[in-house]
Amino acid sequence: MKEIKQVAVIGAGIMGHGIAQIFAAAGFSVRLYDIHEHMLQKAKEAIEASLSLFVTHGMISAEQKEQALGNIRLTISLAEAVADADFITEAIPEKVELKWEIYRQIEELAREDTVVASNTSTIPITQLARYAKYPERMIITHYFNPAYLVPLVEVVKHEKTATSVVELTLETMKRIGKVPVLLQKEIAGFIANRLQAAVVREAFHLLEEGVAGAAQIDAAMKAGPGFRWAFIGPFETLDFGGLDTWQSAMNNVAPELCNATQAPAMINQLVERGELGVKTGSGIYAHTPETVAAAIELRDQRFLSLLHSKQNETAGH
Ligand SMILES: NC(=O)C1=CN([C@@H]2O[C@H](COP(=O)(O)OP(=O)(O)OC[C@H]3O[C@@H](n4cnc5c(N)ncnc54)[C@H](O)[C@@H]3O)[C@@H](O)[C@H]2O)C=CC1
Ligand SMILES: O=C(O)[C@@H](O)C(=O)[C@H](O)[C@@H](O)CO
Repeated sequence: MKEIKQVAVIGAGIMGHGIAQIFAAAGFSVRLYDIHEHMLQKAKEAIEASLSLFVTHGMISAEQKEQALGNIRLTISLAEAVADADFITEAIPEKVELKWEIYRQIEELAREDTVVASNTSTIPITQLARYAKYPERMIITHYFNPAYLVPLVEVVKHEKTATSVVELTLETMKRIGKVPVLLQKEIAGFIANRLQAAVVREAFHLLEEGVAGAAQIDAAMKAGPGFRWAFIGPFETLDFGGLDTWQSAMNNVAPELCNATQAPAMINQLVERGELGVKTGSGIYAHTPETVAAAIELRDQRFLSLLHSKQNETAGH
């Protein structure tokens, strides 16, 4: 199996900076590319802050933090990013046309045996690879936000993905300390985002119906299902709860569930107003740079504690 030494991450935003951090902390040589210089600087600051938190929590040493930072080279040159790359992770916006265009540019600049992995949230790999000159090297590695902490990476192949690429990708995900789950069949939204989208759709329905406010709905999730789901999944939950009870519950509530087939109106209104969440300072909740920084640090501290509890957990157990 080919050894991966040099990786490129395309897109230094919410996800790309975290993916770059993971590879760098695992000892890979990383080229982090973005079309905007200011995003690269923002990414550098976020990576430094996150690695400092890892040092504070004893996850890594101060020397390992410096080694990780030294493994990352920021660039606004796609050629420099991908020319010698063994493995490329694309993390640009969720617009398929943008992704097709960057894959076309990569085909002109990278080796044809370089793995190209997309961090897409929902787009089927067959659609992503539609115009690919080398479809056999294309795969999805779907990380979860924040990528540098959440263990899961969904791996999605298409019928032309080379078996060697699948095997290399799974091995690489384990080398960077992630928990890869390989889908046996591609489907829009894969596993986790289909589950999340069902929950998100119902959460907005409850909000729009005036059943509870956003903070209360978040609290109910965090103190209830979310508390459990960190350690037992939906099927384990049913076995613990009793399938007879769950049969009644599902028959009682299923007819009432929201069956909307598009993004909730509130999301559309917020996006139209440019209120995208922490990216822009306001979204469902109001944020300031100070509250965002504090909230991310608190979130990551709690995730690190959770990660300690989940150490050595593997997919399916
Ligand atoms: N935000 C999230 O919670 C998650 C997002 N994803 C997926 O990851 C991908 C990236 O999402 P985010 O990081 O949230 O987006 P983002 O908007 O935070 O970052 C995207 C970055 O890509 C850069 N960019 C745009 N066009 C580019 C191009 N042609 N070449 C290079 N860089 C370019 C932008 O300057 C920006 O820095 C999307 O496919 C998204 O669906 C996956 C898991 C979680
Ligand atoms: O929750 C996550 O981190 C991922 O499932 C995602 O892809 C994001 O939620 C977002 O892109 C919506 O799909």
